[in-house]
Amino acid sequence: MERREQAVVRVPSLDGVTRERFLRDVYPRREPVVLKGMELGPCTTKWTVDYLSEAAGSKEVKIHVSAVPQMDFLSKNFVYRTLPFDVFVRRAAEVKHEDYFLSEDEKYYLRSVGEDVRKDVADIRKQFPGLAEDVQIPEYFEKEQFFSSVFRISSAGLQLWTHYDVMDNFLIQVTGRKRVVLYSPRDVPYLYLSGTKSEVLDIDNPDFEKYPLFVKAKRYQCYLEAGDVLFIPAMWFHNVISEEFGVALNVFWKHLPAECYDKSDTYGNKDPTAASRAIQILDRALKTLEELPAEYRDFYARRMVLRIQEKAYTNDYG
Ligand SMILES: O=C(O)CCC(=O)C(=O)O
Ligand SMILES: [Fe+2]
Repeated sequence: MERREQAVVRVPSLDGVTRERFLRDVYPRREPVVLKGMELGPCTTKWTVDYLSEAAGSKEVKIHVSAVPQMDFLSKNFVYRTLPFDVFVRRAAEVKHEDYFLSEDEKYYLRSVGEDVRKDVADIRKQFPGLAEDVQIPEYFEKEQFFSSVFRISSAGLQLWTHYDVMDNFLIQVTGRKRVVLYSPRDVPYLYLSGTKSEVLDIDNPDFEKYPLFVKAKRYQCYLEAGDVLFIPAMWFHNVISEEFGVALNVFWKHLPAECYDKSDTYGNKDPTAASRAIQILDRALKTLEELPAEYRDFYARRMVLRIQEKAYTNDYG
């Protein structure tokens, strides 16, 4: 398969950005930025494997376990298992395991959740109070905007599929290095979505026969080092490879007024309620078009697309 060139854009890095500067110059642009030199508290030096195991103890956590580095939500090549936190951290930090579920070099991924997954959002202050004390979350948004704080702990090599979340996000890389590739919400026509996830799993060597439009997606890329914070605006797609065992913490906050979001969303990935309602109405419209023969359905469908483009597309999000 011939390799086609894809545009790569480096995500800009800014050093020592204050709250004022972030809110004035970065936040309104709605583009990803790596924030360096942020004050994150003692976590960046304290969070060794031994310390984490000791501090969080044997609290049970539900994890993804994958025999291969690239997790695939389509073929479901990973399983969910439960382990005590300290055992999980030790396993995630080692390459070969004596005890394992699938294979001796299986990979692990933790995305922490609330006490009751269906009702509570993840909040490390509640689930990991001992560790939460070590982190100073950059408070670059109002307290009322806070949605959740989520632990992301990953084995070396593990790749998380491309997806979007509906909240604004600070991905705080506490330890370990990772590569993050991002795509703009505007490139959604080229990403072959299934829900909030892209079906193009192998973004470095994509199957262009199957996904011909993927070549048009503009690839934004950065490497996060320990201590870096990546601002991921709502709806920006991201794909993450942990190059080393690493501990990250991400903070989701509401960009829109609170009433715009789905109250039952605990993961930060349910579309705003107005968007879900609009999609439902569109599905009804499509059902209605089925009353017409193909030639007519095609004509009116094209007119509807034009109308959507004319009425709802924006040239500038400003
Ligand atoms: O860094 C990771 O493990 C994934 C980050 C992510 O998906 C997020 O912060 O929303
Ligand atoms: Fe995410």
